[in-house]
Amino acid sequence: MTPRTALTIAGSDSGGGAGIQADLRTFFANGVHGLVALTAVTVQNSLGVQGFTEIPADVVAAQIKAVASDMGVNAAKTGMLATAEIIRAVAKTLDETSLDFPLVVDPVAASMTGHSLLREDALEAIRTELFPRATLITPNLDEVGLLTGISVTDPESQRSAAEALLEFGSRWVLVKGGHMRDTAECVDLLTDGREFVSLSGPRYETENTHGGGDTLASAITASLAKGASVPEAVAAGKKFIERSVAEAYSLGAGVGPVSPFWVLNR
Ligand SMILES: Nc1ncnc2c1ncn2[C@@H]1O[C@H](COP(=O)(O)OP(=O)(O)O)[C@@H](O)[C@H]1O
Ligand SMILES: Cc1ncc(COP(=O)(O)OP(=O)(O)O)c(N)n1
Repeated sequence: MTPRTALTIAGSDSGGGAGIQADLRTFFANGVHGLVALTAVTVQNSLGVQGFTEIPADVVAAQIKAVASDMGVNAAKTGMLATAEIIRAVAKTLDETSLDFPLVVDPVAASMTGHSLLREDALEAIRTELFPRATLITPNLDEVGLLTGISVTDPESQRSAAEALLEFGSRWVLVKGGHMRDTAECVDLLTDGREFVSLSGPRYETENTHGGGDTLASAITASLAKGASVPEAVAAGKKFIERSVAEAYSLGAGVGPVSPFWVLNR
């Protein structure tokens, strides 16, 4: 049987923990066929990002058109988009394909080691060009701060931030709580402005969370590709990332990746 398809528009991580590498293995683990529009090649390992080169915007657009016109896209996600020019090209191409698929926008601004993954002005372009086209956006707390100026420290400020982010035009917002490190639970807040869903799970004692945001957004995208509603897809994504953090492993001298390998034994 032909599986459903999910498209990732994102950068490559030479260390294999985040970016398209995380997206493709998560799509595979969730039973969907992964399609790729590569935006940048990063040079990175467990210690951080040493640099990146972006792919020309017209080549990013051509990759999207090639797969959308021939194979069809059931859902898509964006990760590292590198430049405002690429972001504008992605937005224009998504409009031109006129396919009605759910779009998850993970507004990746920097690696967890603090290295910027966006050129100047690109985060603003994500906000204006992609958020209004997004079914769901999935910022972490650093990205929430950059986008809204709100410092999330508790459930009240998490809710205020989610409401502020909705003003940027996406249908749903998921404010991830992984960075609220002094809480015993990891609580992500999902809302469309009417419904507020707190997704809570254990906080595992590990430094190895590289690729966590990509893995969560990809698992959600895979479920959307299979026809789940946004609340169903986010609940399934949260279960997937929880297990992947629980089984994260050390690799290299720095931060290791979350692990999707548990799916092989389920
Ligand atoms: N130590 C942890 N234990 C369990 N879940 C975690 C842990 N750290 C992060 N998560 C979960 O992983 C996902 C990504 O979280 P977060 O760290 O907030 O984003 P990002 O990886 O984009 O910086 C969220 O669902 C969050 O709740
Ligand atoms: C190529 C590439 N894309 C994205 C990231 C960031 O990964 P993410 O899962 O958001 O978060 P961290 O693992 O950096 O917390 C990356 N490093 N490289």
